[in-house]
Amino acid sequence: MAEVLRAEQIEKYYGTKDNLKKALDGLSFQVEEGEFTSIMGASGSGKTTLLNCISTVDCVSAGHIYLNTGRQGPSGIMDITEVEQGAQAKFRRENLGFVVQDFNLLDRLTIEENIALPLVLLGLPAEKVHAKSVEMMERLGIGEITSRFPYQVSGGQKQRCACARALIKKPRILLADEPTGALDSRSSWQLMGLLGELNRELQVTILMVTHDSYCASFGKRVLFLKDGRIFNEIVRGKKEQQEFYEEILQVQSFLGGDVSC
Ligand SMILES: Nc1ncnc2c1ncn2[C@@H]1O[C@H](COP(=O)(O)OP(=O)(O)OP(=O)(O)O)[C@@H](O)[C@H]1O
Repeated sequence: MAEVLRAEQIEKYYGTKDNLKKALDGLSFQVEEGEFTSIMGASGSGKTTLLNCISTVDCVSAGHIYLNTGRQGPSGIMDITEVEQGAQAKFRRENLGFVVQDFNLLDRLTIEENIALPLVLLGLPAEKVHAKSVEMMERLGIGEITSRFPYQVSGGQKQRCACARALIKKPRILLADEPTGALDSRSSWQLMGLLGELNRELQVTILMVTHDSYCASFGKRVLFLKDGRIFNEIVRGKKEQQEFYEEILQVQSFLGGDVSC
């Protein structure tokens, strides 16, 4: 398997000299193509900071994060920490997909228009945009609600729309930050089932921050953060989901903090 993402000794400090907070403390890990990795840890352990550094929303204080863009030539492996400020939006558009807790859909656009937006921004012709959007909406089970507006659909459908929008341009990695945070339990399990399916069937590489152990058990690996470091890492391997879930709970009991079950 090819490596998609590699973080090497990343550090992140906030604040000033007299009041310095180390949010990431020499963190290193890699994500292989087709992996579904969850990041867990108590509040303040550095999960959001890590995702922000990967997505160029924030910058590291030290260390490097490499992304294998899948392209040939000099832009094949990019050091995310060195993408110039003016080039960050383009970098994100071309390489990353995002799913966040509050969906981030545009209220004035229909479900189909929201999903099509990344392709429109990439300048694809209208017929191609439509065909790809329809295919993606069918795949994600929202083919019936294409012409509705976000306020006319359920939370679960909104999050499916956000997933479709994130995946339509085939990002190298899907970054999900608490994707089930605003959903009820049933919609959460449905969304996680969908992400698991997309990972298995379309080999979508997923890096997801979650507080929820059961959500994490849908993935293949969990990294546990504590005080900005990797405290533990467990892999599902051939285990049943229930067994993996119990293993996650067990690690959490060592971690303490406010990680929910
Ligand atoms: N902009 C900032 N300025 C100062 N300190 C910050 C800033 N952002 C985060 N921190 C601190 O860095 C540490 C890591 O925060 P981070 O938000 O990454 O944790 P988290 O694991 O995502 O927490 P949560 O689960 O509550 O979202 C915390 O101690 C936090 O207070």
